[in-house]
Amino acid sequence: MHGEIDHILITEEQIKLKCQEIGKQLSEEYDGKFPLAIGVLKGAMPFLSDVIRHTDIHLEMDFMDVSSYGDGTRSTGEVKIVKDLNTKVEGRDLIIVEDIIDSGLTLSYLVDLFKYRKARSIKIVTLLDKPSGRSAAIQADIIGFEVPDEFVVGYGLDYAERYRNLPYIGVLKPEIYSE
Ligand SMILES: O=P(O)(O)OC[C@H]1O[C@H](OP(=O)(O)OP(=O)(O)O)[C@H](O)[C@@H]1O
Ligand code: HPA
Repeated sequence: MHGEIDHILITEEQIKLKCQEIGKQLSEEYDGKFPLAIGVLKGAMPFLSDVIRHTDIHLEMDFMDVSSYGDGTRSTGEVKIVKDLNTKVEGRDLIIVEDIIDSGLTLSYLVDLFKYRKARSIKIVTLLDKPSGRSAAIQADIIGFEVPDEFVVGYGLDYAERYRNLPYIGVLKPEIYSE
């Protein structure tokens, strides 16, 4: 699998340090509160699990599974809820945890949904931001790293469901994307 990577953009060590930093920041911002951290499956799973272990606050966790990329490298434009939350968000302070904001369609859909469901506050935390891909006006409150206009994989991010288990963020060799 590692042989299919063209180059690494963000190393395992850089991710580890960033998770510590973000966990500390969330602990300060939510001190004395009981936020609901929402992991957006499947991609955000490793990031959420690493960040929360660097927090020192009480928080609740839930997951929403949404999908819009299928097996390709471009958003279909249609955000499908594969699994909804089990928790009511009305009156809650939400921390939406994402692996990447690219077109912004997934997050703008979720933010609208959670506003409609009367969340008290909504904070967006994303490991990666790809501003060049944006078609919906959405911005994260906390961003780990900005990435260039390339389809990235690893640490939760997939291409056709593969590579989520890489410990770093990288770009595949061009021949893999076209296979
Ligand atoms: O800003 P956008 O263009 O909407 O892209 C971001 C979303 O795309 C990916 O999810 P995907 O739909 O591929 O599902 P997955 O997390 O299960 O891979 C990623 O995990 C984000 O949720
Ligand atoms: O660059 C990306 N890689 C993997 N999944 C994604 N979903 C949106 N953008 C990306």
